[in-house]
Amino acid sequence: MDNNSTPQHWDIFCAVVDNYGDIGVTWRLAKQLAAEYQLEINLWVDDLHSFSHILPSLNPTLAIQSFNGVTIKQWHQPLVLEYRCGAVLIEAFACELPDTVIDTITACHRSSQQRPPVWLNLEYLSAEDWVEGCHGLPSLQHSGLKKYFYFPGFTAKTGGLICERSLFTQRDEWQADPQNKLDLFNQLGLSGIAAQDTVVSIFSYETPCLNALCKLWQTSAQKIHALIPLGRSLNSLSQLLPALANARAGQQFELGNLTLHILPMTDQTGFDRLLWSCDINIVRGEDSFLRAQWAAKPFIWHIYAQEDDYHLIKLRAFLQLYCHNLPPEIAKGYTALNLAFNQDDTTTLIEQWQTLNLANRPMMRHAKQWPIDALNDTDLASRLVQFVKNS
Ligand SMILES: Cc1cn([C@H]2C[C@H](O)[C@@H](COP(=O)(O)OP(=O)(O)O[C@H]3O[C@@H](C)[C@H](O)[C@@H](O)[C@H]3O)O2)c(=O)[nH]c1=O
Repeated sequence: MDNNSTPQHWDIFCAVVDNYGDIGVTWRLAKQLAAEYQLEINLWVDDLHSFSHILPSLNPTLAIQSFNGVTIKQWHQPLVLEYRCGAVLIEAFACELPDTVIDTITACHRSSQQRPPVWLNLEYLSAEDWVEGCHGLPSLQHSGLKKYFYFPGFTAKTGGLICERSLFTQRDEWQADPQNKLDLFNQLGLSGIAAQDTVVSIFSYETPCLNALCKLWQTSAQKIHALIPLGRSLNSLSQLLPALANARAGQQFELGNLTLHILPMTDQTGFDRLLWSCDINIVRGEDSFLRAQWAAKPFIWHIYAQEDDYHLIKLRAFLQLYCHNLPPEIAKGYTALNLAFNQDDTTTLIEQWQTLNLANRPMMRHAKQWPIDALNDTDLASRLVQFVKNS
């Protein structure tokens, strides 16, 4: 085989199931692989409209366009644009690849002219123990091709966590100067936030817990600002304030000592900065959950609900890992708080919120150390590049 003619590009296929998590994760990975490994990346996405919420400069009517060194291509079943075998084919979250893609890689496999791509299924992140045993396993297809299961994870034996090389340096520089957060709040059009006020970001699914927390914050001794990007969290707050049902970005509402600020959605860099700038973050899903950890601030995780409450098993597995180095009383309270939030248990949630004070010193210290421990020296992209080399 002539190595010079071996295609070097990587293809990542993403199907947007609902929400922004699938595209959020694949977009981060694509950007990082292009920027840090100079790889030629095609990110194939079926729903450009959803994608444009987290990449506002994307044009949802264009089938091919380029941002951050990544070529974004729209795909449908059947595939309209041409697919050529590259060095790697990533099927994100078991999305069903177009038949043409399977036919093309099968033809590569059968020909002596070209090597088929290393074919991987990028799985969802979980802190459960079994992940170590399944990461990297091949599955033999009818065609004779192998598809590998690539599992992100929190331990050295998993596929790692998405984290850009200079992210922690950028975050530390940002957080070292309190003026950065005030400037960001100004840019977002948020008024009335003083340096000493408590600021909480809320990016969750629907839950009565938001209502309960906002009621509590209304009567808090100090000023609290809740920053809420347009989206599902607002559905849960219209009971507290009916005007929120039709809220627009830029509006703000005063309720006692609580101010609710409605934000536009921004790109991922803007979202990261928002998390770095708040005292506490309420996040959800898979990607914002990880970014809240990288923000080195206390957070509540509203996990994506799964059938038979399987998500609670995933939540407990993470909490066990996250709380391992926390003082036992704080670990107990933090676990109870997160479980209560995810089970709509408003009474326990409020009790734990009041007892724990999420911004306590050990919790803050832990939030700062955790990202370093969780990464286990290497991030997902570097482990992935190595995995491909070894395959
Ligand atoms: C609020 C906001 C979010 N974002 C990004 C951050 C993330 O990349 C993305 C949100 O993704 P997540 O936090 O993962 O939550 P999500 O609920 O949107 O996505 C979910 O989709 C399901 C199908 C998955 O199974 C879940 O695990 C989860 O990933 O949106 C912005 O870029 N700008 C914004 O202003």
